[in-house]
Amino acid sequence: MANLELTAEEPPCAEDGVWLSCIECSETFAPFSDVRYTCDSCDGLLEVRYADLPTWDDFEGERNVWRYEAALPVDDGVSLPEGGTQLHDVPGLEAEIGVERLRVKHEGMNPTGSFKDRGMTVGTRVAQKVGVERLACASTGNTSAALAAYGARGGMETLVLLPAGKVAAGKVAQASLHGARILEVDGNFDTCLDIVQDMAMRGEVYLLNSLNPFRLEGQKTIGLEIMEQFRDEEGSYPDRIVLPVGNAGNTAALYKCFRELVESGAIDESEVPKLTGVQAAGAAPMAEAIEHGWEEHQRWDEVETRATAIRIGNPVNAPKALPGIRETGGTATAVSDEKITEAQRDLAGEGVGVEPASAASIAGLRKLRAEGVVDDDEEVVCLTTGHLLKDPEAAAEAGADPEPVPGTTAGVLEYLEAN
Ligand SMILES: Cc1ncc(COP(=O)(O)O)c(C=O)c1O
Ligand SMILES: N[C@@H](CCOP(=O)(O)O)C(=O)O
Repeated sequence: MANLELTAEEPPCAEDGVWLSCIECSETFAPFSDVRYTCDSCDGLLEVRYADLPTWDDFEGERNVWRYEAALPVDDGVSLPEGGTQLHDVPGLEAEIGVERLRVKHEGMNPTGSFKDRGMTVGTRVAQKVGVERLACASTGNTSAALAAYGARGGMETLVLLPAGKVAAGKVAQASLHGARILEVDGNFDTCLDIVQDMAMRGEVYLLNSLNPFRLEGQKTIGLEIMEQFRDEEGSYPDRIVLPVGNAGNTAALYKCFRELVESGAIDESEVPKLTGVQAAGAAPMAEAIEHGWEEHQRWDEVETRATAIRIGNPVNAPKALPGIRETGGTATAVSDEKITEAQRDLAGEGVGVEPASAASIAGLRKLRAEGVVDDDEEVVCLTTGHLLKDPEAAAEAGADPEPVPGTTAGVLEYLEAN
């Protein structure tokens, strides 16, 4: 089992009170004087650790990622800016699903339309700090769009590896226009990640997938925002956060956020929301591991879902995310593409436009509430991770078809009368 205990003496390798620690063997590393993504000794995942953890009074300024600079490894970022996303009320869904309170944190409102921007603002700054020139990622689309935009903003070269034919049009267009070099790989996302990880280990590129522990620090701010928004508005915290899971970076980042808040005394252990992951049924290794009580997930070589953003069979952050789900008392489940589309329509019906993967959170909550896993007295936040326009084809399929009418007022009125 991974060692996710935060209390440790500051090691001699720390720089400005920041260091990297292996979650498996606890070996520590200097954060910025060398480039590494995993532990030299055991290949375990790395986490950023701090000598001082901030509490609520340490956060200041506008509500965006950099309000939480005291909880981040660098003082500023390559910024567009990002974060400060809306927490929507969705009264129709709240009543229909039957929970005490349901709010939707819409991460699709970030500059490139997904939560990845929160990680990239930190990750690209660290890349500049360690002095690398070429940024790269494997992607189901959103990471590539964010990497391309933040690379462009930071004046850096970007390279993205995409599974050929499996990335939504809006995301490819973003990566292309922001100037990334796009390589379409004959294989799925997991193959792309294997390749780009190998290239990064050879020093060819700087990897900005969520294997990069600095990127996840930026994504931690989703949790900080939710907790602070609830604290300010309600004087309490949500019981549960439901989120779509692909490579499991967000689940890992949220868990780290909560552990740090507990460690700093900002919240009590009993106030940590239950982390609840939702996967598409055709790509559900995390849900499978939780369902069977396995300590580790098993890689799925064949994956398929209309929610292409989460078409992932080997979530690299599972060693961080599975303990997060278990330790917070949460769970994970899988939902069909039909249920995802239904939830996408329902959210759109309340004015919240999301891409298919994002709607998995609502579909998962609906399923877990119907099964009695989620109680009717719970206050729940569903994370919607990407904007509707990311995947215009899926949106058009989920919505109603346009109706051809004659080009006159009389003709339009006549048509409306008859239909
Ligand atoms: C829109 C969207 N939602 C959810 C996810 C899953 O997030 P994670 O990989 O952090 O689990 C991704 C990417 O993986 C995504 O692009
Ligand atoms: N959905 C992701 C998949 C890659 O995840 P990452 O968080 O490891 O970059 C994407 O948008 O590419």
